[in-house]
Amino acid sequence: MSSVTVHAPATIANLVCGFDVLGLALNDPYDVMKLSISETPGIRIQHNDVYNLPTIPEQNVAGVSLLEMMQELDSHYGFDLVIEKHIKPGSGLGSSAASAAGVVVAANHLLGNIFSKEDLVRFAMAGEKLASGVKHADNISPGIYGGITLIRSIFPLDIVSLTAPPMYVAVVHPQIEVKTSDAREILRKEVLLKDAIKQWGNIAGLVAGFMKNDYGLISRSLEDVIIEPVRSMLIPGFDDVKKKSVDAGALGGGISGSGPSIFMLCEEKNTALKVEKIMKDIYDNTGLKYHTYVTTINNEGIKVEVNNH
Ligand SMILES: Nc1ncnc2c1ncn2[C@@H]1O[C@H](COP(=O)(O)OP(=O)(O)OP(=O)(O)O)[C@@H](O)[C@H]1O
Ligand SMILES: N[C@@H](CCO)C(=O)O
Repeated sequence: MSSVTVHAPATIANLVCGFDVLGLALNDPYDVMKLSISETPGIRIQHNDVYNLPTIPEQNVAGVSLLEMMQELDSHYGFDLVIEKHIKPGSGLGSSAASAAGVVVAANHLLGNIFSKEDLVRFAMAGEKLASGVKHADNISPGIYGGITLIRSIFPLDIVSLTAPPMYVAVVHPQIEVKTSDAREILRKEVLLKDAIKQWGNIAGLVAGFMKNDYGLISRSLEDVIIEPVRSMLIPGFDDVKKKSVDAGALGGGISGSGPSIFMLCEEKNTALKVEKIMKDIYDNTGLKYHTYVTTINNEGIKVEVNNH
């Protein structure tokens, strides 16, 4: 039986102004998944973690993504999957996307890389639909392509890999659960033209800032006038973290995905460490449990290791 082990990274969707269209992959944390291919048909899932997630394939985002891929295979293979989750579900750090993207990358490897990266995103979006009610690719794509990606369109898929200057990312994950489906439900369905103009100026500015290695432009563009004012109300300490981090020299930041995690981009490691301290001080005062990370952008994406038996 052949098997591979993948490291599926956490991802930050939206990158403040780019709701559903921008995302980046992180070096830490990541899930570890072992996938084996066998001649016994069906998908068998085991979770070696504390999150009590469903193991029935149709109820697990990894199972659903793999089933989507299997519909396009002629042969009737079976798969055994063991998931060791380190990215807490409902964290805003792309926990569901790590499972959805990780499993299709692993399966593709075992099948001889017959599918393109774009195909893999298409399969993994079925997992995101299960988790959040809609197909979105802003967490999945950076996992599969690595680095920072722009989803110009979902139907049809048009994914653009962006380059960016080196940056450090400070993240705080307050231990409250915000389900993506709930965080989408509370959003207004219509946008004022004046807000839309500000928002698309910022998205264009952020993409240009990444591509031109222009930290000043990145910093000025990290502003969200549409989603953040609504969702930030679900996150205790949000305004304080953001203001004090920017005062300490962070380029800017905001809600990671649909929250509750908050991230800050920094040019220097020292600044990211200062921001982490600010995050800790603020959450120590709230009495909430939390976890922090200081990490960098993962340009490689999901890492595949072949297991030798
Ligand atoms: N393998 C899996 N990994 C993670 N979540 C799963 C998995 N299978 C099913 N789920 C369900 O998906 C939901 C978690 O997805 P959700 O999108 O809310 O969180 P997230 O991925 O951490 O957040 P975000 O997408 O904002 O970064 C939970 O309801 C969880 O039970
Ligand atoms: N773009 C999605 C990401 C969720 O992980 C949202 O913000 O709802």
